[in-house]
Amino acid sequence: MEVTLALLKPHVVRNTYAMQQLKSLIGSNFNILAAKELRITKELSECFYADHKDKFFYHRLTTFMQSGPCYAIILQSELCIQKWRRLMGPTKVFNAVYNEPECIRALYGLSDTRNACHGSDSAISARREIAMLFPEFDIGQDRIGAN
Ligand SMILES: Nc1ncnc2c1ncn2[C@@H]1O[C@H](COP(=O)(O)OP(=O)(O)OP(=O)(O)O)[C@@H](O)[C@H]1O
Repeated sequence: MEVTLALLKPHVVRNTYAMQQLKSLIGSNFNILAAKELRITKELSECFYADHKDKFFYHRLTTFMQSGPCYAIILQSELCIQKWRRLMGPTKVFNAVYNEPECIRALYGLSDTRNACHGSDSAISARREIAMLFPEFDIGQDRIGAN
């Protein structure tokens, strides 16, 4: 079965109601292989979002991710990557609210940067991101699934 890295962003972690709802949604859709609250340091944030280094929102994004604890989860299910990204909805909150009002980003996103959550976009990204946030987790080849 496939695995992915889901990350709930700082403003969501501060929202007790959102956390309750999301933990319940996640628990009913995925196996949870590991979960923890963690502080994303400047170095980790810059490494995690290295692909966006040249984007206008890079500084805003990496600063926001350091603004409080995040909640990281390793999810497992069939077609996990796609399934979690579908639950998250569109990157841009305006688009999410108008086109997918039930998705996580529509419900809990505040802006394009503070869009509630993150999900790996491929098996390669999932492996890289899990290694970064869960260095203690032994991600076997068999768990990754083909992509
Ligand atoms: N136009 C934008 N303005 C501000 N922030 C943005 C913008 N586009 C993306 N971001 C931020 O950068 C993150 C990574 O952008 P990306 O394009 O990879 O989105 P995504 O694949 O939908 O989301 P993620 O990678 O976080 O799961 C987004 O989740 C969001 O926080």
